[in-house]
Parts: sequence; C-alpha cells; structure tokens
Amino acid sequence: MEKPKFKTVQEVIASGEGLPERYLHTPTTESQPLDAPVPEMDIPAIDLILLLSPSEYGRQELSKLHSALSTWGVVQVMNHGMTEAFLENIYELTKQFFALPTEEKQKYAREIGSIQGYGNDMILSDDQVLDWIDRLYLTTYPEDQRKLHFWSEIPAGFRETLHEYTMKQQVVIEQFFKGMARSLELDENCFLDMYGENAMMDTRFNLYPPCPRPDKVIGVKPHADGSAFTLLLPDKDVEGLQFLKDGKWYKAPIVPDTILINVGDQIEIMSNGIYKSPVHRVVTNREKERISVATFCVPGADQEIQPVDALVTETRPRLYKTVKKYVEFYFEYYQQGRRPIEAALI
Ligand SMILES: O=C(O)CCC(=O)C(=O)O
Ligand SMILES: [Fe+2]
Repeated sequence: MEKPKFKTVQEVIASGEGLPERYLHTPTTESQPLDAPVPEMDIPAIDLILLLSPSEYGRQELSKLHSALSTWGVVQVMNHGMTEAFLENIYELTKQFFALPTEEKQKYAREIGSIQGYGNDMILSDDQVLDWIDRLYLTTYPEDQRKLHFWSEIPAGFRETLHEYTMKQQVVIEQFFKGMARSLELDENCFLDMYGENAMMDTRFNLYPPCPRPDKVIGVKPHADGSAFTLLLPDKDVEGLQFLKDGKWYKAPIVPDTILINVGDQIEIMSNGIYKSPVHRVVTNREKERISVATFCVPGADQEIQPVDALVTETRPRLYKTVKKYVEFYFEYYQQGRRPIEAALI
C-alpha cells in the first residue's frame, strides 16, 4: 500500500529546512496573531456518578451539566473510574511513542486515503494551510474494526493500555449519555438508543512539537467535532486548547485527573440544538511540546440521527434533518472550510 509522501512535523524539524510556507497563516486567513493571550473559560467539573443519583446533589449536578453544555458545550468530568496512575501511564506511553525513531514510527504510517495510522495533518487540497501536529489515529471499538498492524508494539504496554482505556471509556460514555438525557428530562436511554449498539470509538494521539512561529502557525484549525461527543485528555502542563464563544476565543483550564468532554455535532442534532457542538482550535507553543489524546464517539453507521421527539415543541421547532453516516459528509464540508452541521440544518 502506498504511503503518504508528506513529512510529519517531527521530520520537518529534524530536516533543518526551516519552517515551510505551507504552515503559515497569512493575515487574510487570521486577523490577529494566533498566540494573542485569551481569557480562561469558566466550565464546571462534573461528578459523573452524581449525574445518575436521584438525590438533591444529583439534581444539582444535572443542572450544572445542562448549564455548561447549553452555553459552552464543554465540561470536565471527575469520578470517571480511572486512577491518576492509569491516566499518567497513558500520557507517558503517548510521549514515548512519539519519541521513537522515525523509522520505527513509520512502520505504523497511514496509507494514502486512509485515516488510521501514524502521520501528519490530512492533506485534502493543494492550498490547504497545514496544521502543526503529528498523530497516531486508531479505531479502538468495536474490536473487530481494529487494525492491529497500526497498534504500536513499543513502548511496551501500549496496546494493552489502549485496550484497557477503551473499556474504561465505554463505561464513561454510557454514563455520560445517560446523564445528558436526564439533564434534559428525557428517558435515560434515549440518546444511547440512537447512538446504537454498533457505535464506534476512534482514539487519536496528538503531538504538537515546539513551534518557531506560534503567532502564525496553528496546531489544529478551528473546527467542531463530527462525533456524538469527544473525550479528551489534554496535556497536563501545556495549554493550547481554545474554544470559541460569541465570537471570542477562551482557553480551556487544565484540571488534573479530569477528562474533558466536548459535545460533537451529533449530540447537537439529537438535542435539537440545545447542547452546542463548540468550535475549538489548538494553538502552538514556542518552547514546549504538547500532547493530547482524543477519543471520538461515533454513532453506528446505520443509525438515523435526528432530534429526539420530546425536544421538538411548538416553541422549539425541529432544527435538523435526519442524518446517517454523518462523519462521511463531515469531511466533505470540512474540506471546503464550511461547518458540516450547516448541511444538517433544516
Ligand atoms: O489536542 C487537543 O487538545 C484537541 C484536539 C482536537 O480538537 C481534536 O483532535 O479534534
Ligand atoms: Fe476537536
């Protein structure tokens, strides 16, 4: 199978060729320096277990969740069943993978036209400004969809830990779906039923190497996720993730031992627009490398995704069409620089 001919960011740096033009955003694409300071967003840490409790504290937690998801579309989640040591190990393994020699990582390189594997930003058009990011992208669930030849055997324990992380995340995903439904006074399973039993999980390990021009180079361009929602382990020390609200950028706070969850386009559709799929981006850092691990929760390919009946009312008419295989047309729109969710609007 043919391998992509483009260099990863790590290879660009190692080649000593300087910063290629293809990474530079000019003033026409960005109005102010990308590294301009921005305020911190004010999002709550939500206790996942409390979301499912019938107590008064449970109700308060649901109302916190409702408020955060209908304004920011983002929360930090605690009491998620993973120990500090377990999360630490994931960060460590991610760092170790990207620190492997190029030849070693190239064994897992993605093939042209395919998303899974190790590589750089996907190049979809000739005039695309490239993102300053290297990644290892793996489908982790269902197990029969795994392409194990992309699952690095070093560092030792990488495969086993990713499997364990996948299983632990599944519990979080189910609880979070139920919590969201309860927070909208819906039947606990209504989102889960639409998500389907054949739902998929894709995990993306991200490396943002130090960048000589953080004012002009971006780590990930502004986008909203095409998932139902996304579980993210952001770097524990290095900031970079920012969310857009009312036309302004805000940085995500770093809260140790929490998982950040952001709503994706498909929950925005299911909730008839009550829960927002936020536009976000990652900026680069001159001195420090940054890592993150994102898991996209994607409804089964045969599932019809549409606003839940109970959320369509006279005062809140139905906003979105029924969509299927949303992720496929997501990429078509993304490529054209448009927000894919616009295609789902009625
Ligand atoms: O690296 C991050 O913090 C976020 C990455 C992201 O937005 C994505 O992978 O969709
Ligand atoms: Fe994202």
